[in-house]
Amino acid sequence: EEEEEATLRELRIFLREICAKLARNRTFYIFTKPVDEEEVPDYREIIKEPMDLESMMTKIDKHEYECAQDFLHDIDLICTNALEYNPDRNPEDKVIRHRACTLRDTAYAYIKAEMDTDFEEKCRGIRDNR
Ligand SMILES: CC(=O)c1nc(NC(=O)[C@H]2CNCCN2)sc1-c1cc(O)cc(O)c1
Repeated sequence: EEEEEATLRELRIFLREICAKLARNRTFYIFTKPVDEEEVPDYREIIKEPMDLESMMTKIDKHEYECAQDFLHDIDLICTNALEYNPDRNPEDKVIRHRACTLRDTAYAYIKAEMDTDFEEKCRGIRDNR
């Protein structure tokens, strides 16, 4: 009903701020856009569910997140994709794995610091009853 729509509207505004702040951080530059198939031809043979911050911003606008937990699930996906595509001990893979873990930890920290737990519970209630 209308109160639920107001709650989800507030959630989308909050998630856009978090997503924009992550995308502004140069450390996360390689996670801001979909991996380019021309640049990285084998990527989609290895990674079956690509995800990136620009795609997440689009998902917010398409009302595809009903709580912060759903948003963090896609952050986890960006991270696990990077860990799977960069498993080796060479320095380049290690740097990308470190950035992926930093993205995940930073996103969780922003949500925990700026999101009221009662508000997230209200969003979960809306999601679970739909
Ligand atoms: C996001 C990601 O997971 C990613 N991983 C890479 N790994 C490598 O290049 C490793 C793979 N192992 C052997 C040594 N090279 S490049 C890359 C990437 C970088 C960009 O600037 C844009 C982009 O879309 C993707």
